[in-house]
Amino acid sequence: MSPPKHLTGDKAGIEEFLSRFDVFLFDCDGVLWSGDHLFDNVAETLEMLRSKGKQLVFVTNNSTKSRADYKKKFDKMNIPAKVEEVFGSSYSAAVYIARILKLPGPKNKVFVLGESGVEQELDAEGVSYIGGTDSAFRRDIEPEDFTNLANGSALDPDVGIVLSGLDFHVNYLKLATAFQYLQRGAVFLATNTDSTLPMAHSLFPGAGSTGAGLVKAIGKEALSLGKPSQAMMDAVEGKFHFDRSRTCMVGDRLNTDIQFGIEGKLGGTLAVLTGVSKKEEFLAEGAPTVPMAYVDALGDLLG
Ligand SMILES: O=C(O)[C@H](O)[C@H](O)COP(=O)(O)O
Repeated sequence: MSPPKHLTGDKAGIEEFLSRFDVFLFDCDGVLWSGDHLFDNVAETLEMLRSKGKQLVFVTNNSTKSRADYKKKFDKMNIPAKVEEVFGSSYSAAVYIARILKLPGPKNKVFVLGESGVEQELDAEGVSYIGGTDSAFRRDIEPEDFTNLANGSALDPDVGIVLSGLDFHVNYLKLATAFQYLQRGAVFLATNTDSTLPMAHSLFPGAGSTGAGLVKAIGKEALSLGKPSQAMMDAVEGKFHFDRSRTCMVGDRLNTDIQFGIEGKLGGTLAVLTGVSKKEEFLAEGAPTVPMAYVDALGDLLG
């Protein structure tokens, strides 16, 4: 395998690289921004790509926001983007539940570990749910909770799915409730399983970490509907109908974004060094996941 091409400062190399693709799938956290801090020249770079006739799709594993929430964030960041260009893991999970899994009612309700983004996308797909941001779960577990969870009286008999996403309010009561549903045979899904969340130019526990206690307790992994899952790639392709050989995945995390593009047999992958992964990880001898090319920051594509 040829070593990844370092495109920063290589104007001719950038032009040649961009000419290979008609569609760019963009990761968000760690590539466009860190939290509310927009990286340099991101808006100008996206505008340059649009001016070259490239189609942009924003493929994010951050399930705390819905597509509509992301559109508001793009607007706040003065980044021209349409809500139709956003494809998040909360939307991916909701589409999977509603259109692929399609459990027969009424046992197709979802118990959510996650934030508003998941709830909004489940609502949009007409999927009923409990848990999530419901403040009734934001309390300590009490002795009677153990009794009522164990005998099932505190459980909703229509719950057939547990969906685990990045949850900023995870607690023992929510974990115990989700665990009891799983013990009773609920399907175990995750919006994504990222170990860390890039924020404020640092790292914090990600969706995979806030859901790790449940995985440990139940003794099995959830089916993830976020990157690098190819269920997500198939759903994205199904919506945007692109030619995979003329499509490039741009991301900051090797084991989600770049792996997503490679396993999806896209025409190329571009790593960006402003997020989670470091170049040493993919330049090392025998590195398992190697991008086609990389830049220090997305704005470097302006040449
Ligand atoms: O823990 C998470 O959910 C992820 O770190 C985070 O939200 C990833 O978002 P992305 O980089 O896919 O935009």
